[in-house]
Amino acid sequence: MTAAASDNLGFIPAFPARHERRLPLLQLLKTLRENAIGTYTQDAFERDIIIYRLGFKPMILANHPDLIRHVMLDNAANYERDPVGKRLLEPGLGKGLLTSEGAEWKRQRRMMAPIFQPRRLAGFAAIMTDYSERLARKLAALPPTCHVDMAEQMMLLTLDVIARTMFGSDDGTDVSAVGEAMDRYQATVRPNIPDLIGLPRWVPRPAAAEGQRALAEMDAIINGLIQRRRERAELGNDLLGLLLAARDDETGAALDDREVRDQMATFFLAGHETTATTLAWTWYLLSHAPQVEAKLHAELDTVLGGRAATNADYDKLIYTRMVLEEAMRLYPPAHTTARQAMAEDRFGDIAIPPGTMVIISPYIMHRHRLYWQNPDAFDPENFAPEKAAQRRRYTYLPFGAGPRICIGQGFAMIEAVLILATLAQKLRARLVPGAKVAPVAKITLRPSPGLPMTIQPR
Ligand code: HEM
Repeated sequence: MTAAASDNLGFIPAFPARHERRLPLLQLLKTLRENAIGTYTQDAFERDIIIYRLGFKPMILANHPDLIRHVMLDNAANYERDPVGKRLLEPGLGKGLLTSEGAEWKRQRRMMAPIFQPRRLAGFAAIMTDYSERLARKLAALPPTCHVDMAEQMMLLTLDVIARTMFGSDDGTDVSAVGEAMDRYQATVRPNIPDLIGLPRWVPRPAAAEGQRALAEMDAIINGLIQRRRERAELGNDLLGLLLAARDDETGAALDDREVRDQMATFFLAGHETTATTLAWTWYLLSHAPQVEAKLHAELDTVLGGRAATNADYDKLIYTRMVLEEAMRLYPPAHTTARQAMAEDRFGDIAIPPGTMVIISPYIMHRHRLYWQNPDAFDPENFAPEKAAQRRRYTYLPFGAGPRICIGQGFAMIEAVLILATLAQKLRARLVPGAKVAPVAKITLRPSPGLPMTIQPR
């Protein structure tokens, strides 16, 4: 479906066609690898629980808030992160926070939590605005006819931010090379058909040679950074320093080099593309909704009045946040997550045998007919404080839920608000007329083939 405007519903941004019937297996597998959200049937957006099989795997599509709560919170101990996702990510992330389970995950989460406290995040805000100001100046100086890919710009910006927050205390090393290598590795990560249909582990899975090369490059730089930092008297206040200083409060143990490396790779992968796509979709949506944009500008003019945004402005930039939250509703960067039942379980009348995959799709939940009015329309008022307070829990899940909720949520929201505020204060971005943009679900939900825009200074 293409983007269209309607006076009654507001702007209806692009989304892939929904099928009447389930796709035949081969087409389903092909589409799953190319664009997971292009596989959905219309009834997935209308029914609350759908039970089916994919190859050898029993599956449940959980669109019921109580089932989501059951799997992600109340009985979370019985549900591990899905093995397809873990097998995809493990070659790059090792046993970091995203890919570990059980007691090992608990220990890591305990050690990481203090690093993401608001007090720490405040220290990173200056880096976020500093890089945004530089980009705003660069973009505002472009000739009005110049086409710029705002999706790529957002990716480069959040890459700079994560690199500086991670290794800011290191001068000299080209830390952006870590991000570039991670991006090249990520581009090779796609679900394997044997994994998708649940074939046993001894069935060979092809590994992308380019992905292996990119990983080796990334590891060489990260390991060098860790070694040099350990030799310094001061560990530093960036994420690397905080990771090296982290201690398990139960045992007093620190992370070893391999663990530090795995967490760094995890933060890179989990922490920049997600925020970048949130911002990219926001520019796309604003480009089609001048009234929303005018309201955003009014807030920025009142709160900031032309000065640079700081961490202290975050709580006052309420509409800025509403716009971003609505962008993540329509285009949740982490579009799908899944859990596998370890032991037999039940939800009401439904038996959940061990090995069942429970699919939880923020993309579907955020556009579900049972929980949203005009679900496909762009309307930041969905997140007006009084409306948000009435919303049923577990229907809006851009950061997940339960004990494995995104640890970087606070970081991401501060970053997205400060970047949007800084850039929107200085410029408008308009989609190039005739450009066709569609959401494509890879690791994150990206605008494809990119976001060609022109820039107007304001
Ligand atoms: C808009 C930006 C972001 C979005 C939408 C997002 C979304 C998510 C979601 C949905 C999960 C849970 C996945 C699941 O339950 O299977 C998650 C987990 C995680 N995220 Fe984020 N994330 C964002 C930014 C970040 C940032 C900035 C960082 C770090 C700097 C980060 C680090 C992580 C980590 C380490 C986990 C695993 C947590 C655990 O399993 O304990 N994320 N994220």
